[in-house]
Amino acid sequence: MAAANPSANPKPGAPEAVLTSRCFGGTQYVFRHRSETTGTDMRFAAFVPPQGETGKRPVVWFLAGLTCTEENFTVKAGAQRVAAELGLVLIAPDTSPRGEDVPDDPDGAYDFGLGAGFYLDATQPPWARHYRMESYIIRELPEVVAGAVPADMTRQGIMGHSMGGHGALTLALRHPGRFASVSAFAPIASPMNCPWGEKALGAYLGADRAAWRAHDACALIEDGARLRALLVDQGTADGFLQNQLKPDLLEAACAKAGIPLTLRRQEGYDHSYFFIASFVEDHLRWHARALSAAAS
Ligand SMILES: N[C@@H](CCC(=O)N[C@@H](CSC=O)C(=O)NCC(=O)O)C(=O)O
Repeated sequence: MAAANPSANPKPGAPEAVLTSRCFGGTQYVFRHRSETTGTDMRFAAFVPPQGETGKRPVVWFLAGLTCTEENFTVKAGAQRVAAELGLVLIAPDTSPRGEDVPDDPDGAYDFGLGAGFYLDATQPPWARHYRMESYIIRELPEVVAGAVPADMTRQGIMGHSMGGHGALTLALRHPGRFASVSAFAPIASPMNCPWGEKALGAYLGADRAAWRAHDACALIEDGARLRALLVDQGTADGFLQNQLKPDLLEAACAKAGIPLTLRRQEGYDHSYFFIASFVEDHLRWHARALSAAAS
């Protein structure tokens, strides 16, 4: 997407629209702002449906996966048509801090560092200074969003893909009452039990695996966190299914805890945004139902 006004270092809290495009009667924006939380410039995408012209609308967050920015979901998922019909604001944040002074994976690997913030606040050097994606998404960004678009922050849902599915699950479990609806596409069900997660949690949080439990959906559920309901889609032809994603672990944790999980194994679908685009309408309707029932 083209940047319309790329001036450097916007002031904290004052988002600047770098993209404004008419879309299904609403508007697709990309904003840039200075984040005090990450100490960097950050970008996020915001779709405002046509109903946003006359009042605040419920919000659905989409957290993207490894290697992504705010752009992947925005240009590949095809979510705007249904969001326009349902009157939902869509917010897609970036997946990590970025900038010259932000450390990255020493080997330049795609699964850690830039594009791989894992939606937590790192505690270990050198990551702890900038990698604070949980605080950014839970505390700072909602205020920025509320100041920029007609978003009803009393009605929020969250969904995500892969690393972002892990983010949607863990943020909802860790912040009860914040999100009235939760769903995920091919989430990393238990980062403590897969190579992507072991690498990231070990570096961001340190070697003590006890500290990892607070950022692992299955461990959070085992330790008493609850969701009212959960929708998960998982492609059966997903190349990451057995080694990284492990939806069976989530299924077992939810069954034991009595969390109503709708886990749909979608025959022949892979891990790509073609899979997400195929089922995003169902997820948006799932969120719209819950958010219309939630108090405004
Ligand atoms: N480049 C890597 C694979 C990276 C990848 O598949 N990223 C997924 C998310 S994976 C989990 O978080 C993604 O969403 N990519 C962006 C996209 O637009 O498809 C490799 O080569 O294996």
